Amino acid sequence: MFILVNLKAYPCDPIEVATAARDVAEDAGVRIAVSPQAAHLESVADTGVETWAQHVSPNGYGSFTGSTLAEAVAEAGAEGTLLNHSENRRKLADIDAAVRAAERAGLETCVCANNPDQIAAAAALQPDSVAVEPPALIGGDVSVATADPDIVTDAVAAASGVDEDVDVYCGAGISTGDDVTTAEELGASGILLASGVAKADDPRAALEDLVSGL
Ligand SMILES: O=C[C@H](O)COP(=O)(O)O
Repeated sequence: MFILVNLKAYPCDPIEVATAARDVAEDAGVRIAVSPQAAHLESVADTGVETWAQHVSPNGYGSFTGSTLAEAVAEAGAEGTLLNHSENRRKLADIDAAVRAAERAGLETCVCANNPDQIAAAAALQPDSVAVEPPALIGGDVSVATADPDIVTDAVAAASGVDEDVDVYCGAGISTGDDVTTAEELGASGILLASGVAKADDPRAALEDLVSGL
């Protein structure tokens, strides 16, 4: 299982989370990545943890003020990027172009989607992975794997019906090792989570719990 920790715009210490994630990944032998604010990519990557951007723009080099250039993200040390997160929705054409921009920059891609139908559309763009997240459960206390297990199994089926090479992650409300193993049993190959770590009093302990059943 891949654990991708999105720090969103939470007021946590990105370096504290990054160093904890690096250490827990090494100790447990589990792949863990941290996705900080764009301004923190380089300092997070310098800790040695696998680092992801929260978004990249569809454009390449040029007159695109305010964009988040995939090449710049890669130069800062990111190895992958989220796209179309529920809190940063984009048009299909722009998601497609952003996947291509990320590929050109050598970034791994994960396209987020609300439901299995959108997962199928996202998989058709041939990212490395897709992540299903029901918006109503994001930031809550109940894991998607418990509250809506069918959305995970249906997303796995939808993605494999389009492209078997696209990995399927799930997210929303995941905070414990039990949540992670339940998601794995439902067919997810990764977890996208945020508040369970970014808002935890002890991010290291939260990460240790998340990987405890793997
Ligand atoms: O990117 C992460 C997801 O939106 C899930 O957030 P959450 O773990 O706070 O529910």
